[in-house]
Amino acid sequence: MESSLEFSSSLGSVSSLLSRHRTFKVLMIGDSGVGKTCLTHRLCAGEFPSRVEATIGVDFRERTVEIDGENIKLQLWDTAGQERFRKSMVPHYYRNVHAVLFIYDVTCPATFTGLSSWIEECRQNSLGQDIPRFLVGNKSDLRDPSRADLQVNQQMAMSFAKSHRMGFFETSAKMSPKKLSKMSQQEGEAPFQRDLVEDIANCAENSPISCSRSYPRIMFCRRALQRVGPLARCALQPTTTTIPVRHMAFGIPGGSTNLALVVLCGGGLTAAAVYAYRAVSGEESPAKAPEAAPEAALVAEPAPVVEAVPEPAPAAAEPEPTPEPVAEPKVEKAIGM
Ligand SMILES: Nc1nc2c(ncn2[C@@H]2O[C@H](COP(=O)(O)OP(=O)(O)OP(=O)(O)O)[C@@H](O)[C@H]2O)c(=O)[nH]1
Repeated sequence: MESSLEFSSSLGSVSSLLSRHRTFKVLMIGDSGVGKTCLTHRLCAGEFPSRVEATIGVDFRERTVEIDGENIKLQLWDTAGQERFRKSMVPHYYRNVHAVLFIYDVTCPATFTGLSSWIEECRQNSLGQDIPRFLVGNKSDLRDPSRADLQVNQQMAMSFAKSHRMGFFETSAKMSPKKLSKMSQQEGEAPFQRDLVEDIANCAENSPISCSRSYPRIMFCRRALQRVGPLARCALQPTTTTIPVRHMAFGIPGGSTNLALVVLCGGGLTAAAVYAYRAVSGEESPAKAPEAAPEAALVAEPAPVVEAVPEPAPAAAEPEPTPEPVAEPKVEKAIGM
């Protein structure tokens, strides 16, 4: 089957041939207000946006990372959390997706309990069990130990992730890597979170989650994470001179402080990207799960890749006029890598 990672540029000059990148689609879903837009902005622009508005339909942002010497384009689909802004777009979200991030707000338990409806939406849209999924708790900068009862418990979130075969990360789109670094020295906050991440790696190493195929090894095992480390580090190169992103988690040499970005793109996106890259490159041949989970039985055969996806357009059969077709997706280009 032809790779679903398509070439992003289409034209025939030598220079355009050289600059072609294969595209990897990462879907971000979660309740309205959990910070999907801010997370994608942090990843692609290297900063917390000064102003955000509710997403209508979908916004696209891109970041290029180098994997095994090849530049891969991560195309982040920042979807609308509000039902009225999603409607007819939903099938386009899930078409040919390579990884899904489920986002919730650690200070808003309702967004955590709401995850079940997002999982159900995935099921209804036949998301294959072999598509990497990650659970991301955002806004960790707002965690207040004195109000733990009003926040999403990390252990609970970790169990949830495990039971749904997801990687789990907690992060903050707002907190700068510099500040996180300071906090880790002063308050021990970041080390706690780092330990948590390592716990996941350890736990998975000792008792591997019985996921299908080999990508869980990439996601969970410490050794594999170390392998992914340099790639993640590459993804974390400062996108502006004011953001010194140089720290890594997961026991990767270099220390750990930048949870804001590391947990998201280092742990999540990059691992998923590596997996997807290898899958379409033939190293990890896409195949159905040998041992399907109970819920997997209800899901249609995973369709790892068919064709790439940069331009969603509502199906002809869908008369619904709003939201407008995203004929020309708004893409915020990543600042150079
Ligand atoms: N303190 C803090 N605030 C955040 C963080 N991430 C997002 N926010 C705030 O949360 C609000 C919602 O953020 P968005 O990124 O628009 O949320 P969204 O999930 O994209 O929302 P929809 O587009 O409606 O689906 C904004 O006021 C952000 O400033 C974070 O990590 N920390």
